[in-house]
Amino acid sequence: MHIAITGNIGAGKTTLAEQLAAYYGWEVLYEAVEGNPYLADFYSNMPRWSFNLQIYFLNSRFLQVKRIIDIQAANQHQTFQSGSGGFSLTQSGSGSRHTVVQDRTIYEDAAIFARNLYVSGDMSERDYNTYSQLFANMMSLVRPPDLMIYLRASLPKLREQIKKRGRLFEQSISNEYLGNLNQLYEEFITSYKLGPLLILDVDTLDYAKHPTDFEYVVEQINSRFEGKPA
Ligand SMILES: Nc1ncnc2c1ncn2[C@@H]1O[C@H](COP(=O)(O)OP(=O)(O)OP(=O)(O)O)[C@@H](O)[C@H]1O
Repeated sequence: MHIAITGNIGAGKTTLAEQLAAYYGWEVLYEAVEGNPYLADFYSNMPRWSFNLQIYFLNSRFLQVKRIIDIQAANQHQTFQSGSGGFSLTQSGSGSRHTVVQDRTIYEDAAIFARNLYVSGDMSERDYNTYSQLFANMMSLVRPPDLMIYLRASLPKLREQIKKRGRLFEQSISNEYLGNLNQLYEEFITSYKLGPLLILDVDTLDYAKHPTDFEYVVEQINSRFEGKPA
């Protein structure tokens, strides 16, 4: 199974992915931040580094796509062998099939980040076309997640979390950049029809601090899988 978490910079994807992984016993597929050779340069000069960074992220996300394909193939093989089929979402350890939770999806790289850079003039048309063609080729192998979880956050909330996290290179992110991304996220979610979607308002939910908020998230996730063959 493949669960994906989508949302703007600082929305809290990594935290939620880790909490869910600990609760359900899932594997987390992280975004490549540590050791990313372009990210800091990108934030100080977007036109110069936009293409390099997008290719870097696209490639790292494609590695995740391949990992997900391998896991799904292994799960299918197991289903075939056991003859029972299906999967049930239970607490850590009792589900025998492998589930991954992905911290941001390949869709967002193209539909939100690369698109925003092109529209705002920080990526040239020829670079954007090359990027889009590469993305389209990769898409033939991409399967949508079994559940997409969107973390919706207001600009002040995102700013607060970016500040709290304290990554130096992210402190220069402008409100305009964050706001444009938020608008594209809303468009992306409004038109998302590839599978089940769960929207969480992280302005009001604090699953890291309040166990009852985390319980609410778990209930919401479990309810999306009710009726699935066990
Ligand atoms: N395709 C992309 N183009 C530009 N920047 C990207 C892209 N993908 C990720 N990033 C940036 O890389 C960094 C990723 O950091 P991280 O994995 O902590 O995620 P985040 O978006 O801040 O999420 P969260 O706080 O919700 O966990 C952020 O600065 C993020 O915006």
